[in-house]
Amino acid sequence: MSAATGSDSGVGAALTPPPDVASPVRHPDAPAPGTLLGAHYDQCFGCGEGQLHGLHLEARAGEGVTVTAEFTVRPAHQGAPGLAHGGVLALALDETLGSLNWLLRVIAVTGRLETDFVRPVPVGATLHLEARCTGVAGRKIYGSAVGRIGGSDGPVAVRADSVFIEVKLEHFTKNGRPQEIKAALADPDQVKVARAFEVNP
Ligand SMILES: CCCCCCCCCC(=O)SCCNC(=O)CCNC(=O)[C@H](O)C(C)(C)COP(=O)(O)OP(=O)(O)OC[C@H]1O[C@@H](n2cnc3c(N)ncnc32)[C@H](O)[C@@H]1OP(=O)(O)O
Repeated sequence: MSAATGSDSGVGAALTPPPDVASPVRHPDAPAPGTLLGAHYDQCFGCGEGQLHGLHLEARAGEGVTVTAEFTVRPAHQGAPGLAHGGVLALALDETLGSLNWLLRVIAVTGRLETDFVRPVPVGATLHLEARCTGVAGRKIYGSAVGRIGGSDGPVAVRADSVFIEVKLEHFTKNGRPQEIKAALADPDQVKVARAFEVNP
């Protein structure tokens, strides 16, 4: 059987929310619309300030369960000469979609991310991203995101649909390296610690 149709081809779960999906509920303690969310972990390649060549993506809470984010493509992010690598663009979408979970106050990891690359994104361009949670079904959190060049009304360059799966703290303590877990838990920024590890407060 080919890899495309065999059991190793992924879980095959649809990105379309099931009919019994619930509307996402913004947590009462979610940051107010317009609030800069900051990094959830300083070594995160998507948002961490400690990653020299990371994206340093900055996400802001929006209305409801939505976020906006910006990321400027730097020379370290190239694939083709002068253009952003597709994997880096997928990362920007993943990170923005992942930020939605803080508005739900749920800890979740990406299960599936399907990306459309609509137009090339040059080095120096700023990608303006918007993500919204489209529904929650049990542990599955559905979302969609779009990235535009040059402004929030600029042409669409990338878009994605995702399913994040809610996890418990053990997902990180069992699977992650102890030294990073310990360091992250010891971060004096309690909001950051809560965001990385808090489970269903
Ligand atoms: C912490 C703060 C983060 C802030 C932002 C971060 C942004 C970046 C986010 C990431 O990039 S996270 C890193 C990339 N992702 C991973 O490393 C996840 C690796 N995969 C896993 O650890 C497990 O496969 C996973 C936890 C996702 C699921 O394993 P489980 O054993 O817990 O799931 P289970 O099999 O019990 O399935 C639970 C439900 O999820 C569904 N599901 C599981 N995997 C899925 C998948 N891959 N796609 C779609 N649906 C999936 C599954 O069908 C089922 O649906 P139902 O409840 O309806 O039966």
